[in-house]
Amino acid sequence: MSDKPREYCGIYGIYNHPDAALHTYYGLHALQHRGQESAGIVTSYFDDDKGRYSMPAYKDFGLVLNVFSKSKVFKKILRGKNAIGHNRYSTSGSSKNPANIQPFRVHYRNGNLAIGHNGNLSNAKQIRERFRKEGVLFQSTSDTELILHLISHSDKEDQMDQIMDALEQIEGAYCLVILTDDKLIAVRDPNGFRPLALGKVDGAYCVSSETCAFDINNAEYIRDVQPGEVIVIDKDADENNEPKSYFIPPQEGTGTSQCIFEYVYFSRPDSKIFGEMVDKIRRNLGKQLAKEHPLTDIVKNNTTGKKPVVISVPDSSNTAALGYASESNKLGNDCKYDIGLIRNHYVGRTFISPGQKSREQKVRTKFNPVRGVIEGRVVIIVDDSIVRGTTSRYLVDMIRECNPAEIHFLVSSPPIISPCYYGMDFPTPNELIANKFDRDIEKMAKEIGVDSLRYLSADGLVDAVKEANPSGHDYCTACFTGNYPVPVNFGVEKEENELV
Ligand SMILES: O=P(O)(O)OC[C@H]1O[C@H](OP(=O)(O)OP(=O)(O)O)[C@H](O)[C@@H]1O
Ligand SMILES: NC(=O)CC[C@H](N)C(=O)O
Ligand code: SF4
Ligand SMILES: [Mg+2]
Repeated sequence: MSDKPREYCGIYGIYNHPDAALHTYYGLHALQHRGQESAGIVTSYFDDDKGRYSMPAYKDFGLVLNVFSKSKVFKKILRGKNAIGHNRYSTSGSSKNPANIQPFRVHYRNGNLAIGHNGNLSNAKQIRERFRKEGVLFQSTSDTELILHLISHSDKEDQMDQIMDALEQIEGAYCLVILTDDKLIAVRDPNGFRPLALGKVDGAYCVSSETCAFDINNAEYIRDVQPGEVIVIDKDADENNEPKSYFIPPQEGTGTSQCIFEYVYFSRPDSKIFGEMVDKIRRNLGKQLAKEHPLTDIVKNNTTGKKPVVISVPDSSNTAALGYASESNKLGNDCKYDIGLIRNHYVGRTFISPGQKSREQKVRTKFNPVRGVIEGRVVIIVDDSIVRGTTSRYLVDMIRECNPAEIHFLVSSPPIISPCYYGMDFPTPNELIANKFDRDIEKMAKEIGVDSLRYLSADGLVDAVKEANPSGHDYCTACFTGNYPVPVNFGVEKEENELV
């Protein structure tokens, strides 16, 4: 497993729109935070000159802006009214292997087929082994490819039957966009681990990991794809103004387990996922933090003559910090919310840097403290999560140089103690700071260099999320609690199938 936590991928799809590829490009642009390793778009259309369906693809390593820097790609290559796109953050198969860049595109007995996947299959090892024995020649080292083999190996004749057949054999986390010659199919696994929403723009249906990709395209959010739902968008859907829905039967004994970490860190605050705005949930996490760890418990003897200053670690904890400050003031614990760290926007998410050295470098280049906000004050830093502790350690060093009176660190989620097998590539358990110090908060505070460190409780996290989003669905909290809602293959290595 790699040394840094990786986020989930971002997927987008659109059917029957004259600017399908361009819409997908903008969608991927809005979803860039979900994956920064590689990006790709596949389109489909009937080529009148050739008298057959065409399915062009364009993909490469890098950010969306760089991969699609030439406008002629849209005019000359990515033609057609249907498109799917993918931003990758590898969890299965090396990030450096070009064969793993999605969407995947193949040709089989029912025509052309392309797929974009967000998530991680927990039974990939078993499926790969089965196909290995059958003599399949693998094109990539990623779990996603296995879904294509399951479809093409199905003994069903009808393409939708083949797809349902394949979906019933995979386990774990998967949101999919599947493009055939005449359909766009959106899939969300029965546990609903990852978010997926259905929208409409200029009369064309679109799907996206997060609604921020609808906003950039001026698309209207219709609803979430339900856990276990398979939505088929085709000519019939356009004519009937209603796509057809199928459902994948849930695994026995499992309910829904939406990824709570999407709300904590991963998704954009301006997105609606799992039926609620991320911003609203994060504010509530900050409020819960203020109830669990009131300022009066943290700051015992403030001799500075000034209110404690609450600062966020931009960007992902901005709203949680706001929630903490406003609830504290409401509870009568005076504090001031301020911008104490300035972020360089040309440095991406540090979670998604490939190696530890480059992460440290990124933290230094990413943030600069605002001396006037910090000097002589009691500083309360609010961040959404601590994984290895790289960000917090370097930040605290930088903040200390501005001579604050005290530094306290609050985290709007519990300590991360277990790896994720559902689409987030965390470091190995012994690299997680909580495990390194046997979950001893005082030792961790010392390592980070703060006067105190406090985390939100696991119950508090779930309660605060459910209070802000009373949808009735449950959440996965495995990385915080070690309770895995779907059985996993412990010890599977991300790069175990690589050739070199
Ligand atoms: O303990 P660590 O291993 O350093 O990881 C934790 C940090 O990484 C994340 O931010 P990131 O920079 O990835 O994204 P952001 O800019 O969206 O906050 C998270 O919000 C923490 O700040
Ligand atoms: N983060 C993800 O959703 C990754 C999708 C897929 N498992 C891959 O590694 O390419
Ligand atoms: S283990 Fe954590 S990151 Fe993975 S799906 Fe569960 S809550 Fe999300
Ligand atoms: Mg952060």
